[in-house]
Amino acid sequence: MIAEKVLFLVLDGISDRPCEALNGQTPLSAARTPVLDRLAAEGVCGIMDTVAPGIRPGSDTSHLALLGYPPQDYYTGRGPLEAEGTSIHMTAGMIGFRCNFATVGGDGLITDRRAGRISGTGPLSEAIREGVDLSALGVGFRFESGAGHRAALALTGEGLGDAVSSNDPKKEGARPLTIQACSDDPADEKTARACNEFIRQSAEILARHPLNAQRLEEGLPPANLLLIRGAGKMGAFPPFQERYGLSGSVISAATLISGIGKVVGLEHIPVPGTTGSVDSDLDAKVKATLGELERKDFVLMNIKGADEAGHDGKAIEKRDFIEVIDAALEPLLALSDTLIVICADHSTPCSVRDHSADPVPVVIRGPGVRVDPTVRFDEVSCAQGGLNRIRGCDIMPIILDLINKSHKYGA
Ligand SMILES: O=C(O)[C@@H](CO)OP(=O)(O)O
Ligand SMILES: [Mg+2]
Repeated sequence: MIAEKVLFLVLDGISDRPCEALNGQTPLSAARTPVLDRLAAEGVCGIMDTVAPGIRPGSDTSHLALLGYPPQDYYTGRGPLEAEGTSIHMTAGMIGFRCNFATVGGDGLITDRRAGRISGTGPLSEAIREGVDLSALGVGFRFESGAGHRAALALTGEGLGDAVSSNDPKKEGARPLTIQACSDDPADEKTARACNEFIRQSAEILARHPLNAQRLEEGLPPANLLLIRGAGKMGAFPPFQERYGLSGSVISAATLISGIGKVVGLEHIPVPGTTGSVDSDLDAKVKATLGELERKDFVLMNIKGADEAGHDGKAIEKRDFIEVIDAALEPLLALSDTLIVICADHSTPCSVRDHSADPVPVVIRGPGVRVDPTVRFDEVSCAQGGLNRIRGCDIMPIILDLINKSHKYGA
C-alpha cells in the first residue's frame, strides 16, 4: 500500500537540552508519551538540522526549509510572513514587520518583551489603528493583532525600503533601540522615520488605554510599548500544489506559520479555541486536521505551546504540555493510509530561553516506511533511527518518495 495523504505535524520548539529541574532529562524524554512512542515504534526515526548543522533557526526560516523553500533562496524577512498570517495582504511596495506588545518601566527599561504573555490585544490594536497617523510622513499602515503578545504591521506608501533595524534589544533590562536605516538609501530612511513615529504615537495611545489601566489594577504588566522587527517585502513563492502536485491546508494558531502556509498556497483553516499557547484546544485542532485530510492531500499542523514554555525557561510546564499534546494525538494512531511526519522546527532549550541549533527528532510512520528499532520519540532515541541525521530541506523529497510522487533523477 502507498500512502495518499500526508500529515506533517510540527511540534514547535519541542526538543531541548538536559534540564536541571528534570534531573538531567529533556522535557520530551521526561514526559510520558505513549502515542508518540508508538508512532516511533511503528515508523522510522532520525534527527534533523532544520536549516543546517550549527545554524540556530527562527521558526520562519525553519518552516520554509521544511516545506522545501530553502530560506537562502526564498526568505525576505519575518515581517511579511507574519503579516500574511493576519488579515493583512502584502502587495508590492508594502513593508511588513512582526511586532510584540511589550512592557517598559518608568525608567525606560523593558521589563517584559511579551507584556506578561498578554492575550486579547484586539482592542489595543483597534485603538492604534484609529489613533496613529503617519500621513505627515507620506505613509499609511495596517496593524493587526496576532496570537498572544504578537502583532503585525505593514507600512504602505511610495518609496519605502526594507533595510531597517529593529527597536527590540531581544532582552529584558535593556532600553528599546531607535530604528535605523541600514543604508543611505532615502527609502530606508523614510521607513525608519515612519517606524520610530509609529512606535512613539502607539506608545502614547497604549499608555492611556483602559485595558492597560485594568491590567495595572490586576497587577499585570501593561502592554505599553511595541517592539518591531523582521522588516521585509513579500518574496515570490512557487505554489506548493504546482511544485509537489499536492493540495494542502495549514492549521496553526501562530500567525507566522499560517502566513507561511498561505504564501506557498496552502489553505488556512482557523480553529476556534486554539491559541498557540499551552491553553490551546488541541482536541479541536486534531479534529480539524483529520477533517482536512479528507479533503486535501497534505496538511501542515503546528502546535506551538512547548516552544513558549522553552522561551519562558519552564521545563516542568514544557514536560507537562508535551503529555497533553501526546494525549491529544491519540486519534492519529488510527490513520493507517496516511503518511504521518512529526518533528520540531528547532529546539527551544529552557536553559537558553531561545532557539538553539541542536538537531530535532523526527519520525515518519505510514505505509512503505522501513520500520527501525527505535521505540521512543525523544532527542536521543531518535538519533539511533534509520533516517540518521538529515536536513530540513530533505524532508519533502523523502515524503514525496514515500508516496511515489518523486521525479527520477537520471534516465
Ligand atoms: O513568537 C515567538 O514565539 C517568539 C519566537 O519566535 O518570538 P518572541 O521572542 O518575540 O516572543
Ligand atoms: Mg518555532
